[in-house]
Amino acid sequence: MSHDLWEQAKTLFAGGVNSPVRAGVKPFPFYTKSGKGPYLITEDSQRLIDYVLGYGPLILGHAHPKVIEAVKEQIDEGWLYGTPSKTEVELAKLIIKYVPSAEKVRFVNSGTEATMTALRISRGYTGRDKILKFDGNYHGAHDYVLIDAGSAATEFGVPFSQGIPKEVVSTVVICPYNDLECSEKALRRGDIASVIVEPVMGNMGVIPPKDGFLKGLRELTKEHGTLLIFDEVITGFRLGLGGAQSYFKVIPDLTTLGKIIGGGFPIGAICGKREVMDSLTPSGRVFNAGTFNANPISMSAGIATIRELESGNVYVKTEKAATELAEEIDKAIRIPHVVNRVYNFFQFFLGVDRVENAADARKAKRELYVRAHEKLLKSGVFIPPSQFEALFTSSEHNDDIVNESISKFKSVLEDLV
Ligand SMILES: Cc1ncc(COP(=O)(O)O)c(C=O)c1O
Ligand SMILES: N[C@H](C=O)CCC(=O)O
Repeated sequence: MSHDLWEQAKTLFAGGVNSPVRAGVKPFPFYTKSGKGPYLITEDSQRLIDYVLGYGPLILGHAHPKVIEAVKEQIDEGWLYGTPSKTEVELAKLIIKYVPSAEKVRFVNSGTEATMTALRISRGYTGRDKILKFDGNYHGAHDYVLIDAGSAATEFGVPFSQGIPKEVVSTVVICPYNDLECSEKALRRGDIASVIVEPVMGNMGVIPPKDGFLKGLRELTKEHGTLLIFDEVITGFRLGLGGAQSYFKVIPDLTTLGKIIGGGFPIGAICGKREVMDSLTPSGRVFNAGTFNANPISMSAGIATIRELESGNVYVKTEKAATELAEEIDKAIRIPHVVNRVYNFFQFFLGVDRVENAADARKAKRELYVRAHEKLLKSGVFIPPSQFEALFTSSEHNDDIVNESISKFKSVLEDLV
């Protein structure tokens, strides 16, 4: 039972968990026994409709047969070679085919490693030390980006983590999201190696870029010899095969990917212009390496996932599900609120009337959100336990699942005061 496991976990792990957001489920986290399609099945035999989907990777839902088949086939052939394998060539070709900025790729094992490496490439390539990031954007859990970070860093009150050397802090410039004026002022100094941005902020809830924000960043970075990095760990292959850069028609110099490209197995990738990517060892002098880089299991799961996405049906289904849910949630809530949706992911904010940046998101009534989360969980729907995460849909969220969810959302949200 979940309660027994939680009692043991508290003695084994800091805060009882291995990634802090998971401790947000109250009074204690449920433990998952299995996942199938749109559902999680808990150790207490509760069946939950899942809108967390592993925090985004599972766009095909849990345990998709095509991914199972690909991974099983690969396991039979061995799973770690310490040499290149054809799976990495195939997945890189798919990424280069669909992601407009991608001419070369380096596979790593998490979004964190991807952004850490992309920032290092930008410093090596430009010979500059500073980077610009945006308040509330979350780029993983390494030193350069745990300053004004969203996601669990904000949820647990440490947007600025302890343990970051002040020398590192002095190289990070922060601007509000959607604020081009601040970015322009910072870039004018001519000492910024790269601007890293979530093209849709998905780690303070969901916050879309304002019209012209991404294009403005593209123009400013070009003008000032700064690289533009799109962190597409969430949006890559979610907003369509070409991710946010195709969706918004703005092409960065470097892109970081993760989540969906590994089909739910650990992965990260940096891709971008040939000349910039060639800064990496062994062709260049910016170091990156990894025992598990391009491991054949993650590669195979990623290939199987992208192959499923190629027909476009998954995008039609996920957008329909997210649109219907977001619209019905919007209608059901009777207090001031905002529902921010971009294509197939969204979040709702209570007690506020606009959310355009992290400061706006922090004003939302989080205690009401948490109450909604708890009541939904009791009724069989799992949404993120934190205001500062996103609800995702998968191809398994069909009309029946969406309609069942809507009636549950309605009965919870209509009563919130
Ligand atoms: C936009 C973004 N970048 C980077 C990361 C870090 O990825 P990972 O958790 O795989 O290290 C995440 C999520 O965690 C993310 O949402
Ligand atoms: N917001 C994070 C990534 O997108 C959630 C994952 C985690 O913190 O465990």
